[in-house]
Amino acid sequence: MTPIRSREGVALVEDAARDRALLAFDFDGTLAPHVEGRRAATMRDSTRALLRMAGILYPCAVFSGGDRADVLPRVARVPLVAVFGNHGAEPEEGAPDPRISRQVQAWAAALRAVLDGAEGVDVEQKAVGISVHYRRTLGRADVQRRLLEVASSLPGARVFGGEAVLNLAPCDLPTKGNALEALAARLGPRTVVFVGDDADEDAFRSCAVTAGIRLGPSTASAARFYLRAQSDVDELLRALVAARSRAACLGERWPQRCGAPKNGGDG
Ligand SMILES: O=P(O)(O)OC[C@H]1O[C@H](O[C@H]2O[C@H](CO)[C@@H](O)[C@H](O)[C@H]2O)[C@H](O)[C@@H](O)[C@@H]1O
Repeated sequence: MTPIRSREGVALVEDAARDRALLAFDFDGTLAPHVEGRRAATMRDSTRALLRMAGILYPCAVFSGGDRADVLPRVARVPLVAVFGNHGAEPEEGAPDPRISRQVQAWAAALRAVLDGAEGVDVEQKAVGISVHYRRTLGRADVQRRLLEVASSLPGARVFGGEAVLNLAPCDLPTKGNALEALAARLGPRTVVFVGDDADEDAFRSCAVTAGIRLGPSTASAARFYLRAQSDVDELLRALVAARSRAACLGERWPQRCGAPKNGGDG
């Protein structure tokens, strides 16, 4: 994996700025720093301002693991071409299939039963999936083992982890990678940049993605680049915005507005 602050990383940003590029972002842990109480997750003001500028200059989309209804107010007033919830599994419009809702209900009951009141564990039941957060529990390893054992036996569940979280999604519904492919097929970008974290390998592996940028390096990741820390997402956004502004200046759309006029005229 290559740091985004490298010659190749700079070249990726410059290429994306000159191309028909789609920028796609994971939300929790990527655009917004992780916080203990999941309801408090929010972007820094600087990230929001930069994402707004990026959304004006490029088609941008957000792929959240949470409910779409939960993430929408968190990205309010950011011009986005699409917002996906539940790791790509939630439909962009309309209510989820009631059979899925019943299945999720049954999974939640099975998981709560095995947890048996374990302190600090939060079972987040979502529109089309579940996230069990165990960041605040003392016996993390034991909770993780018990959860994984039950979750893997649940019918129809795709089980995947993140940092101190176990996620369940219906296995026949789209993943972030599938949702990204469908969006790319709709918009026809030539370059797709996906910025995500350790729970986003299916998106990094997607055939739609030209370059994945992961939060933190990992030898097991399909992402080509990495950011050192969540706070570096601002620097990446700033570079994308600056490169696009330069590319627009140098291109055909606004040539007369760029730089000092060579002949001393008023351009
Ligand atoms: O795909 P993402 O947008 O990264 O969503 C992954 C999960 O994010 C949320 O949980 C995580 O973020 C919380 C806020 O920082 C944090 O408290 C929790 O420990 C993290 O696991 C969200 O609540 C889940 O529904 C998402 O699946």
